[in-house]
Amino acid sequence: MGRIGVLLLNLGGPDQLEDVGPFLFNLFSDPEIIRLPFPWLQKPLAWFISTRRTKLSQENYRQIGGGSPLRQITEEQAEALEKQLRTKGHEAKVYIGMRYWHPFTEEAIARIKRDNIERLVILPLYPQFSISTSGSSFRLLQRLWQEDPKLEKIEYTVIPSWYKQPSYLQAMAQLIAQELDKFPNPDAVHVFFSAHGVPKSYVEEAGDPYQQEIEECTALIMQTLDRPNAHTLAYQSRVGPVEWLQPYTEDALKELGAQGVENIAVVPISFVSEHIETLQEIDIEYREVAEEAGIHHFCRVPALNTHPVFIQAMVDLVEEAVKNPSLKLSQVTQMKKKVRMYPQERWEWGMTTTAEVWNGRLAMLGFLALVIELITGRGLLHFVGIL
Ligand SMILES: C=CC1=C(C)c2cc3[nH]c(cc4nc(cc5[nH]c(cc1n2)c(C)c5CCC(=O)O)C(CCC(=O)O)=C4C)c(C)c3C=C
Ligand SMILES: [Fe+2]
Repeated sequence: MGRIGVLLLNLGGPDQLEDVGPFLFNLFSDPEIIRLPFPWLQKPLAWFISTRRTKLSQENYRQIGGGSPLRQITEEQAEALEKQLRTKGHEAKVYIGMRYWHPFTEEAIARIKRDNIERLVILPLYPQFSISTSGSSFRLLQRLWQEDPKLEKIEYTVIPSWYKQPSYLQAMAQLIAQELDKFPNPDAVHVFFSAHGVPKSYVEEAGDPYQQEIEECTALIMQTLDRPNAHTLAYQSRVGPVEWLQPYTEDALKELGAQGVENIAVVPISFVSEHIETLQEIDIEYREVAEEAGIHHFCRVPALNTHPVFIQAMVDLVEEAVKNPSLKLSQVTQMKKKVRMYPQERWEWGMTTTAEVWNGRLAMLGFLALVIELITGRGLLHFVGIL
């Protein structure tokens, strides 16, 4: 097959408490995370929100040892994948590109260029696609490709999402079964899938396929598990005042407690590594909520990390992508239904998102001019000195 580069995309997390502020600033500076009508507002708002959130977030990271384990685990996954690909006879090199913290995606691309990689598989470590995760990383890569003609030489292919991959489903089912079997009556345990949420508008207005992929993935895992357990899907980690996908994990736990459920196994479903939302939010916060609601036996299914069947899933994905290298970065978002990424500033003619945004902006300016004229009795041209 020749020499293959594999670029693993991930979100990144602060390595130590001092990193929390700048990490949050990077995250909230991303228009795929906070979608604003005015791009010039992005950085000031990112500064404002990250400054306000830093203390709370630092406290959460303090509870899990003072930093995110994401870098370490992703490095172990990369190492295991590279080793497994080499064992299978591929001359492979695996790179890590984080979106909001070290090692940044830009650093990974610089290393890929330096190593003269000619064939690259881009594999996000998110099984399901969301505008806010894989979509954001693809958007960044697309920009890097546009800015650097040397990257054109790399023959790359993108794996947009892979939640149906059989070895992935198998690995998830194995981990769940292992936890269920620790209970005296495994079939009576409620399997509780907790996915990271996104604002509802992402799905309903921007066409993010995330919710549909999460629902389908949950059904496929239950099918692979092939046990009679009841199950629930809910969404966690809501940030800010807008409505996110429902039901919220906290409410769903309370509801189950009220129904008399006493044993549950919580399955983190939208991410493949332990991180703050498994170690702090589920293991500490939701465990407390569950106990208060009368769910006395609460266990959490571990994240996949370097589970050998999961590493095999990644090997299969890479081999498949190398055999059928067709998907380009620009095709990915269009392929995923009619996903609307955050509008870019490059003008496109026709009934495009860019046109819609500019129509909206001009309409708002027109309306503002009208209000000023109604209040002052003078038009805008007067104020700019033309009349
Ligand atoms: C599939 C996984 C994830 C989705 C979807 C997602 C969307 C999303 N997240 C925020 C806000 C925050 N996310 C934060 C950390 C964080 N998020 C994910 C995964 C998804 N996010 C990961 C893996 C991590 C890093 C965890 C770590 O161990 O460091 C944070 C920072 C932590 C905190 O302060 O709570 C924020 C904030 C939004 C707004 C969003 C969708 C729009
Ligand atoms: Fe997040």
